[in-house]
Amino acid sequence: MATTASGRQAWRQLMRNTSRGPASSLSKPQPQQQYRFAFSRQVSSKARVASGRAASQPPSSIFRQQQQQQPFAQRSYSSGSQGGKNTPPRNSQQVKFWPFVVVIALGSGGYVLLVNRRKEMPPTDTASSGGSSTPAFSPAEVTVLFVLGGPGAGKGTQCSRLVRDYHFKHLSAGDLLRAEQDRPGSQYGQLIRDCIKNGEIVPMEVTVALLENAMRETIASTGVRKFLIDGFPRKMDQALKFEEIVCPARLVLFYDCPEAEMERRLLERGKTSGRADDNAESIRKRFRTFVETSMPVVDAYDREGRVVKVDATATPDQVYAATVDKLKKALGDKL
Ligand SMILES: Nc1ncnc2c1ncn2[C@@H]1O[C@H](COP(=O)(O)OP(=O)(O)OP(=O)(O)O)[C@@H](O)[C@H]1O
Ligand SMILES: O=c1ccn([C@@H]2O[C@H](COP(=O)(O)O)[C@@H](O)[C@H]2O)c(=O)[nH]1
Repeated sequence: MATTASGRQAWRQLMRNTSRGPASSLSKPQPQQQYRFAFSRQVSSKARVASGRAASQPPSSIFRQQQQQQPFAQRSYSSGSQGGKNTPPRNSQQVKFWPFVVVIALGSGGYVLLVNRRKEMPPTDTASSGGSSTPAFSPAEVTVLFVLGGPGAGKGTQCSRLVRDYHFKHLSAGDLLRAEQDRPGSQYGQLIRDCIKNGEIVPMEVTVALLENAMRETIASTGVRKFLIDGFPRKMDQALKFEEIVCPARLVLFYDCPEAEMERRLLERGKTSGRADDNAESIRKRFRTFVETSMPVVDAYDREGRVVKVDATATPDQVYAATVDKLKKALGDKL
């Protein structure tokens, strides 16, 4: 994976801050630099999904241009010092050496500092919790079901019932993001607000950290180790990162519903939900993101035989009966 050292450092810093903070929230405000990092990591993860293209690519054309331009710059720079006819001849005794000594001393000092800082860093390519890239939770001890489906397919409705009957912990990625958005002092508040309104996906670092924190908090406070992760992963990079550093998912519970029905449900819900994205314009954008970005995630899991698909068009009771029936077959006593 094409990951820069500063990128890894920023990821670790984010995780350190989040795991120190209150449960299910990203704790103290971060410097602006890390805000930018969220995006650069996203790009590098995309690059990984595209078979690590970035690592093998030559420098960008802009970089090459800079390299080519250097000799010209040097020539025009030196042309002035070669002197016109009015330039007095250079006296070698006027050449001062102390600036060179200062530059060399500063350079060496900087290098030593850099080397020492590098030694203090934990090993590279670790993400969460400062360990290796081994997931934080083993699938033998923790059961994770991803719950996916289009906006308004009924994921939350079905999760509530599974919690009631089968003692899962329901973690809605959307709810965690909305809580983080409203948390005073969150540096991600505005970013999350904009993404939600436009139906876009919040950079994965934020969402994965919120979910991991919420899982840790749940296990510590209740001992529950069965999780329904609702509305996540919505993008391939989220799926890869979560399974790499948090926990491999047992399966994806996918609620299949036509857009017209989902739109009807969301517009109805919008009359009372108070959600900034339950309006016609945001719904349209959410549908587009779902088709273009989230369905490929479902398809990828499907190719691995990890999807349990349920028709979500019937009444909530009927959908629930189908859900339980299929989950029993897939999970046995893990349900
Ligand atoms: N099977 C169903 N038939 C009719 N209405 C339903 C059904 N399931 C859920 N609803 C209603 O549709 C709306 C959306 O349901 P829900 O909030 O569960 O969907 P969701 O998939 O979690 O949505 P989102 O992705 O936006 O969070 C709610 O008002 C809910 O009461
Ligand atoms: O992993 C996620 C999950 C959600 N979002 C953003 O939140 C909204 C609302 O999600 P719901 O599941 O409908 O509550 C979604 O449209 C995204 O903007 C996200 O970015 N990443």
